[in-house]
Amino acid sequence: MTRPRTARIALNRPLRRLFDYLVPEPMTLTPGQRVKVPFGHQTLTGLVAEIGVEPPSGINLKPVQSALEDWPALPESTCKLLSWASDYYQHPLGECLFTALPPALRRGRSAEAKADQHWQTKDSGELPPANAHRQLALLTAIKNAPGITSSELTKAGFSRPQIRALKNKGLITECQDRGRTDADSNQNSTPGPQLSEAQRTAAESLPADTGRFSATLLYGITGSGKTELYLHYLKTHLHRQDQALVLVPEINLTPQTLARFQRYFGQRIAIWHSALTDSQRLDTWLKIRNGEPVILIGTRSAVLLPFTRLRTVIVDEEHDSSYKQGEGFRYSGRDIAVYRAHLNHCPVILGSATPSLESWHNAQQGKYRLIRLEQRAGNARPPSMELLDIRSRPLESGLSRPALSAIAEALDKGEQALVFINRRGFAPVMMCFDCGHMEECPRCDTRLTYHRRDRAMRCHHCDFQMAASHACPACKSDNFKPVGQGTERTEETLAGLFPDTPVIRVDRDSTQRKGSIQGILSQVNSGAPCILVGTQMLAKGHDFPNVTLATVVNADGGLFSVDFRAPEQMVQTLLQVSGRAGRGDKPGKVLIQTCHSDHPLLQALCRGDYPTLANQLLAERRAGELPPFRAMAIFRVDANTMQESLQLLDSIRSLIQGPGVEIWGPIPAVIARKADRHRAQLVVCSDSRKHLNRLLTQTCQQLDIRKLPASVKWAVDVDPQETG
Ligand SMILES: Nc1ncnc2c1ncn2[C@@H]1O[C@H](COP(=O)(O)OP(=O)(O)OP(=O)(O)O)[C@@H](O)[C@H]1O
Ligand SMILES: [Zn+2]
Repeated sequence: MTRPRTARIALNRPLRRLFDYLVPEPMTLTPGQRVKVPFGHQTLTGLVAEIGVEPPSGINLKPVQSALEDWPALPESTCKLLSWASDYYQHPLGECLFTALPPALRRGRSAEAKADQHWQTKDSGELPPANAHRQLALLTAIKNAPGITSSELTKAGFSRPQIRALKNKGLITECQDRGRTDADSNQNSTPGPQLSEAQRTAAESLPADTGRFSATLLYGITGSGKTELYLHYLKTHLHRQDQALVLVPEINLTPQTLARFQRYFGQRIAIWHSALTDSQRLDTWLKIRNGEPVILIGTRSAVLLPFTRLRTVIVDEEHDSSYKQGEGFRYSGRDIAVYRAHLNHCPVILGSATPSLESWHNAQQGKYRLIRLEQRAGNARPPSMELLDIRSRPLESGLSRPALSAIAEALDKGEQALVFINRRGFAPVMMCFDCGHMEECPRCDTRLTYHRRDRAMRCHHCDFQMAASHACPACKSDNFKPVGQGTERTEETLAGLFPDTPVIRVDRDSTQRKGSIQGILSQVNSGAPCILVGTQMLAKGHDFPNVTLATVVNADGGLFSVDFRAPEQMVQTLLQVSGRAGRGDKPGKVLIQTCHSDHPLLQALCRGDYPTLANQLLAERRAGELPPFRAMAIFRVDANTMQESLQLLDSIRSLIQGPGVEIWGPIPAVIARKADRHRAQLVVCSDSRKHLNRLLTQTCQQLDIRKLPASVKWAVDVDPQETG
């Protein structure tokens, strides 16, 4: 008797298991293929994980209903990558695999119908009969507009079967875009500037062999021309048929960078980020899956896409915390990029002016090759940096006299000034100066932020908001006032002090509307004097040649935080902010306001010497036995009561306890109540990543078979970025 043909299917469900089905004759399946399967009373889209497995005996397997394509949506290397990631991050394989599909394909849509194909005519094939008017009209339409898309044609009244008929007759063929074919897709590129001597030396040290794995950390100070180097690298080493991936933290914030890539590579550039429409995503996904020679510029999740000819991976601003997904499948895009390059036998280049301590450590250990680029490109020089101690100085909305006169001076010279403040809104607290009452979020253990523009009190941790009141809600006194600084308040103060200069606020609130960031950036790029006031958003990769002054309103946030990564993040942010000053021909200046001007970290920061800082911070991590010297994971639980959360963590603790691990907690999270959920955590550390991984796998399996109340939610976060 022949063995029944079976397949093990992954479903997009938070379940740490796969499901076995019969494969009916004459269906044949390969791993990575999309199928429809019955599941309970539903029909679900699944992905074939394995075939020919021995099904458990005594169980009546249901048959696979149908295959959605006859080719695997996920090629082998992508499946391998995701099953590695599933194991490493302890996230269910099904959900991991499905993140590599565009939303339309996750829902079981057809991979072909929705793809926007471009068409051109061929001078061959059998002409439609003279009475096939529609087909003839279609043929003319395509002849007149080579590169026209299927959706444009259907909008014009033609049908997809008509298009298919012409294709089958060999009268039309698919092309890349607007009549462009592979051959000329690279032609409309313009050369960039000549590489500087320092850039050339760096370029020569980059891996020349794109057919072999290597990991390089490109430490290049701000404005050193790393982007130019990536462009040069791809131009020199990427073959015409190759695919490349360039990961960036946020695409919308740096349209200039994207424009530079497009100027160099024209049609070869494709983009990937969360704001694309479903059909744009499907379109790009198909290009990648079909092995078209794209250079994909994308955010975090781009690293999971089904590349088939990947030959170079670049991770720009590799230190950026947005590479780590904070919920669900909590992966690090940067770390997966390195593993992906390893699987695909190609180089990965991690670039930053402020590398993560993990990458810096790997470079120190010789795991990554280190390339240093320590001169600014063009005529630019590194900015001068100065600490301004603001203890017992009079402040105007947080800004000291010397800072204000430096701003005035820059504007007088026709230059631009930037003011960094890491809080949006008007003020972080509303307080009654009679009774001391402070307005708190009813759902979180936090204070409400006052947003003056729309007279609202908002919680920055949940979606709670209410109208701001003029009087204290507790004692009715009208001595109820905003305390502390946010971007809105600083904007308002500066607008009052410099009435003739535009003050431009850049934060999540001011850039919410689509396209508003583009408007802001083009105003700054016009070069006319202005003051930019903003949050982290201002620190990210912008190239504003006329900004000569950067002022940091308060640098002290990261000095005394409970999160062990806070000092690293503070140093990175401050150096990145500083890096926006003096990128053009004029010298730049940075003023950092602090109450701790004698703090060694801030003093080292002022010397602008990141390698020394990184080494110091690493020494502290080593002494504290913290990552990257040990592997770390955090179990996070939230429930309706703190007691439930702590109870579950206690039992996780007893599951995982044993030799080779150190456990801290359980303890309530820094914000113990968020959106009415009570949150606590348990930190697990080990010298051996393998050992930790094994323990986590066992623990997760045990937790899965427990009957937990539905209101108690747990998750494990491997290599956590936030530990508060
Ligand atoms: N060889 C060169 N000659 C002249 N100008 C250059 C050269 N290389 C780069 N530049 C210019 O220098 C500026 C900074 O370059 P780029 O944005 O690539 O720096 P970066 O290292 O990526 O900066 P950051 O890390 O601060 O974002 C840009 O305006 C770029 O056009
Ligand atoms: Zn809240």
